[in-house]
Amino acid sequence: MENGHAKNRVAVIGSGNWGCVASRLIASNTTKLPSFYDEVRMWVFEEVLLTGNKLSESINQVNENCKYLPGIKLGANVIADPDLENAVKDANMLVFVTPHQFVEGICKKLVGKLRLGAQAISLIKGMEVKTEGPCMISKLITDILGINCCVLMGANIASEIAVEKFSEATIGYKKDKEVAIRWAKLFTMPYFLVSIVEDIEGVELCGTLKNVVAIAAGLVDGLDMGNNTKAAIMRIGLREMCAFSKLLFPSVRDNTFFESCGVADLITTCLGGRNRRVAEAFARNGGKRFLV
Ligand SMILES: NC(=O)c1ccc[n+]([C@@H]2O[C@H](COP(=O)([O-])OP(=O)(O)OC[C@H]3O[C@@H](n4cnc5c(N)ncnc54)[C@H](O)[C@@H]3O)[C@@H](O)[C@H]2O)c1
Ligand SMILES: O=P(O)(O)OC[C@H](O)CO
Repeated sequence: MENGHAKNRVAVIGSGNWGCVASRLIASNTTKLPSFYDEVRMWVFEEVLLTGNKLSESINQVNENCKYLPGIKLGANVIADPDLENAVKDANMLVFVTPHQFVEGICKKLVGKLRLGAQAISLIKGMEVKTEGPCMISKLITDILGINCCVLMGANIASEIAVEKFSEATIGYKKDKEVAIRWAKLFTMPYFLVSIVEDIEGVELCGTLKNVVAIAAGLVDGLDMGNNTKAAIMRIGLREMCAFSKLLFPSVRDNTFFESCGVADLITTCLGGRNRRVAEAFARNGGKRFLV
């Protein structure tokens, strides 16, 4: 117990490129912060590797995810767990970091299985588009599981943070500032600075919509249209991100677009993100599909 509060226990749902880097950041902090248990359970979508070994067993043997983040030690207190219910059952802080299309199914499996008072944060950049209209991932998590969900977005190419190159991130929250501060403590490192903003929709929409602009930037690269055109795509794209976000949620704040989640994430993704790379390859391949 610290200050009359029970200690926090963290589980990470997802173990891809960003999931592993996020687990590494968190695990480094839980060993230093007395209000957290050291252990970080990381749920792994089980896969059989070419060697015939299971991915989760391999992670626990070598403390590395040889498929999604090779060459980076995660921290001895990161425990890979292929059993979703077991991974989350004791945790009161849940970090969602899977590709967006799997979240709904994962949440449905977790109904009635979470600790009372559990809190969530989503690192997922994307949205569900339903017949009724778009649904933000944090809302999906809240609606299905009945828990509060913050978001963390930013100029965060995972492979760079894995080797501790400096970057910033933005946490978006709704009303509960104390919880947002607790999340910020869990993620902040000297090379990873986190700010908090009371504009959850604005932060999450920035993380989602910049991917569309990055695809356009990749097409510009693939067609060798030059840097001026790419800069124009980024400028017009940012303006459209802002207008579209406000159309969906009039409460979205202009200032949010000047945080890491806004203009900085737009720039890094248009320069070095996977969305940009795929679009460039598509254009260079004459607009035909290709195998990756
Ligand atoms: N990689 C980055 O640099 C980065 C940075 C910021 C945000 N993000 C966001 O983080 C989220 C997760 O991306 P990532 O880079 O960690 O993943 P990734 O693209 O590296 O890997 C995909 C993950 O999905 C899992 N998976 C495959 N099939 C599945 C299924 N049926 N059910 C559940 N999981 C399944 C795989 O096991 C793997 O862990 C995405 O929303 C992405 O936009 C990524
Ligand atoms: O590689 P991308 O295009 O998924 O972008 C990665 C991150 O979102 C950059 O912040």
